[in-house]
Amino acid sequence: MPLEPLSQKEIEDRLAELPGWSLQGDRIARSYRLPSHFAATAMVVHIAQVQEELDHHSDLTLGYNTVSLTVNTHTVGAVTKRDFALARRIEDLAPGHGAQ
Ligand SMILES: C[C@H](O)[C@H](O)[C@H]1CNC2=NC(N)=NC(=O)C2=N1
Repeated sequence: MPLEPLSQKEIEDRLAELPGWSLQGDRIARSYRLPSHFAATAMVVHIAQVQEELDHHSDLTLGYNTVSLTVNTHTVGAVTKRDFALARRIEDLAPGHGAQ
């Protein structure tokens, strides 16, 4: 079954279940604040593991104590269910890193 872009409503409905995530152009986005630079870096490594597992990758910026990321589906050039699957997994791992 081909991967289809999600509609505006489908995106909004899914964002409502992911507090902190937002739509930025044709990507979904989230920024996290971490207790330290090391904690932020460790979270990046954990996210990378999940992205390799899902074969779905965000564009990610590591700051002093922040991790900011955006994601969409390259092959479609839009937001799809795979982006939300990744977002969900990142939301699930974030609290363990002290991310807010
Ligand atoms: C060959 C590899 O499976 C593809 O390029 C994967 C890699 N990671 C990806 N990540 C994202 N965000 N979108 C994709 O379409 C995508 N495709």
